[in-house]
Amino acid sequence: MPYELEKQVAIASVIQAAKLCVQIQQDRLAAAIEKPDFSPVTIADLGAQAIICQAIAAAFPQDVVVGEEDAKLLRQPQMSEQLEQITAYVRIHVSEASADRVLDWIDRGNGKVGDRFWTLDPIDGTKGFLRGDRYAIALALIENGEVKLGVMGCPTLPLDLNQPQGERGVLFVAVKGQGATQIALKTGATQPILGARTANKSNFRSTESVESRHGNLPLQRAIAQAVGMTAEPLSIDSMAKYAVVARGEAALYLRLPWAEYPDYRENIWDHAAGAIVLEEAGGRVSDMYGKPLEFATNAKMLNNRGIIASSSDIYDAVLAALQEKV
Ligand SMILES: Nc1ncnc2c1ncn2[C@@H]1O[C@H](COP(=O)(O)O)[C@@H](O)[C@H]1OP(=O)(O)O
Ligand SMILES: [Mg+2]
Ligand SMILES: [Mg+2]
Ligand SMILES: [Mg+2]
Repeated sequence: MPYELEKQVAIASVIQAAKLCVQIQQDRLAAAIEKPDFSPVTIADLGAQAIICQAIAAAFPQDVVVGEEDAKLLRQPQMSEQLEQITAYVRIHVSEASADRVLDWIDRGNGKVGDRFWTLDPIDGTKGFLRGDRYAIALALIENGEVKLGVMGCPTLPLDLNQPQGERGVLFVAVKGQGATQIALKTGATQPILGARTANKSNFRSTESVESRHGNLPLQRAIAQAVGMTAEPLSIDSMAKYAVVARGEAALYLRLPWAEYPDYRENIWDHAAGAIVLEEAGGRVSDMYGKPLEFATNAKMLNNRGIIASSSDIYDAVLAALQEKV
């Protein structure tokens, strides 16, 4: 099967990164470090990026990674304690880890988009991670402008949202043309997911960010209502929203920009893995004007605004409702 080795490397490294995040959370070391743009990062984000970049470098030495994080902050002397902590957690999974190597692995994620590259969000939804809620470790392979493989680890997401107290910890895997699957992190139990072809009565609701600054919630809700959704939206952090639509637990994920931030552009690592999981599960993804998402032009999706991700059967109605309001 095409992309088999890439898939195995991606799955193995995302599982290791997920374990690192869970461990850091259990050890109560998940604390926010402020980045220059005032957004939070933690030792888990940095450790997860180190593990995944190391695995890609070992298996595919030529491959470029376009990742969210870099090691600039961590190279400063006042961060030596955090660097030591990260190195110790990474060493649990990669025996040859040292502080210098960890810094270099993290900085392997500073590549530029090209004909073939990976894009990585080591923790998508860092604010959710800090709250003890949902987050995702998201890795995708892009070739010739197309997402070929997406792996998304969601350590705190229930296997089934209808059983919120049930087993948690899921990995979503999709390969172009080969479908999407869900793997239970605890047992390895695997099942195909195809829940995004048609909406139904029980999932006729939208899913949205917990953080109200991350999307124009009033406009998103107005569109959901315009297509007939009356149920309360499901609030979930991170790209897990794509997975929830893919599983058929919600039918719509809108991410619409605030008019106050006309220059805001989405990052490719926040969408590539989620988009292929949803499409391979039968769903549709585009920007708010119906344009395909551009993953290979730049790390920021300069030519796209907003996101529509939905079950296939309601996509046209959502797009039409949006064009009426914007
Ligand atoms: N001001 C912002 N507007 C939109 N998205 C943001 C903003 N700040 C951070 N994000 C990113 O939004 C995503 C989380 O969105 P949500 O709230 O829907 O879970 C993350 O990718 C987060 O980055 P990060 O990867 O650093 O967590
Ligand atoms: Mg971030
Ligand atoms: Mg993100
Ligand atoms: Mg992130």
